[in-house]
Amino acid sequence: MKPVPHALPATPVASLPWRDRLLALRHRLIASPRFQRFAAAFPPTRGIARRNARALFDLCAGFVYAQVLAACLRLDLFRLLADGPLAPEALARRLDLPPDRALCLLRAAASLGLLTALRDGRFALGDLGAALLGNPSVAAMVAHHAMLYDDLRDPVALLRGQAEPTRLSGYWAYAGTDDPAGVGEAAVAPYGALMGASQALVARDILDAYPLACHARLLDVGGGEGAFAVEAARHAPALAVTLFDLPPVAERAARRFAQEGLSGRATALGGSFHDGLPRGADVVSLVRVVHDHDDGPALALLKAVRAALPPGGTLLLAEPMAGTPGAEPIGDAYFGFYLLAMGSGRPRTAAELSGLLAEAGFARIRERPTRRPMLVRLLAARTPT
Ligand SMILES: CC(C)=CCC/C(C)=C/CC/C(C)=C/C=C/C(C)=C/C=C/C=C(C)/C=C/C=C(C)/C=C/C=C(C)/C=C/CC(C)(C)O
Ligand SMILES: C[S@@+](CC[C@H](N)C(=O)[O-])C[C@H]1O[C@@H](n2cnc3c(N)ncnc32)[C@H](O)[C@@H]1O
Repeated sequence: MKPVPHALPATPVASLPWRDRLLALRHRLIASPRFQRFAAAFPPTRGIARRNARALFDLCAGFVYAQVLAACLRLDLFRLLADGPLAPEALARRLDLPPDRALCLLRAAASLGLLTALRDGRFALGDLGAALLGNPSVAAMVAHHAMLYDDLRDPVALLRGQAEPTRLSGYWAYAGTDDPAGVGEAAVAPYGALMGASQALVARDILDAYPLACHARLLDVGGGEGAFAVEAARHAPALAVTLFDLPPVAERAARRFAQEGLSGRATALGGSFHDGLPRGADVVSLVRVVHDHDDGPALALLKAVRAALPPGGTLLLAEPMAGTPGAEPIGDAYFGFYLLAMGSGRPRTAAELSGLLAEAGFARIRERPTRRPMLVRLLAARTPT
């Protein structure tokens, strides 16, 4: 491994524009070990210095925290504690771990807010562990991160495009092929189940932000196994729903519609949106679809949606976005690197997506605020009348 350079940059500050000069001076000060020691002891700066040191440590250790969570979920620890606190010895037996190792996990989980260490030595759920009990799809997400860990082992190789083929490009079969329409049943089953489970996290938030009752027919493009379509049909009892996805995914959605007793109102069509989209809907949804695609195919998809809609028709574009205030690392770091590992697409800001929508011929592009913008944001746009 190459040694990490630690000398400060030698560019003379005086040669920089004044804003850059101020920034350079600030950064030289912060980078100085003498200043760091001083700031950590000086009462007015001590708090900032400690917060920065902690933030930096958390960045170094984030992968360990994530693995503590992965271990808790794999061992089903939160469900074990759902009925009340337990002593570490009892937990060690139920987790099938040596007592000292169990205690290591319990203390780690408590330090992260997943559990609470009680004064009498027992452990209870923490607020974060309790919240996870109500979001079982997060466990599936964390489990599938094993692939992302492998793909991120050498992040620079990934950035340089030297790490292919990645595990995620194999997992998301449509991302790793030039012929998505030819993707088979076995290839779509794993991601279909994962998306189906996690769609519950976002479907209600989208429908609360944009109730569909004023529309007659929804076309959910790239709708997966139909979780959003089912929720939309329940939400708006007069709405007819068509789901469009790759043929084996659409077959799985059709089975889901039948199970839900929706076969009369919801249909699933198989095909690739690169070959055009069915007409007849007055509203089209793209839920967690556009960010999967590079700019060229994403623009082509939006143009295909525009062509499929009548004048005055509505497009709903819903996905996590880059630059979301308060959730910047989720869009820019997590989804940025996730999609890099997947080998296709990128997270876009609301402004970038609005630009693509305008280029595809949409008008009246507006954001509809959602309840949890870190998970999904929503842009609504209209075809010109
Ligand atoms: C009760 C008293 C007295 C006080 C309570 C105090 C209080 C208000 C506490 C709050 C409790 C509460 C309501 C908590 C709620 C927590 C929630 C809703 C947490 C939700 C967490 C969601 C998570 C962690 C979601 C993770 C999602 C992930 C990792 C998604 C990954 C998505 C991927 C990989 C998508 C891939 C698709 C592709 C390929 C990019 O297209
Ligand atoms: C990330 S998933 C999102 C699924 C669902 N909308 C959700 O939010 O859970 C992307 C979906 O787009 C579908 N898809 C990808 N390429 C496609 C194509 N060329 N034609 C039709 N569907 C496609 C995938 O099969 C998958 O179901």
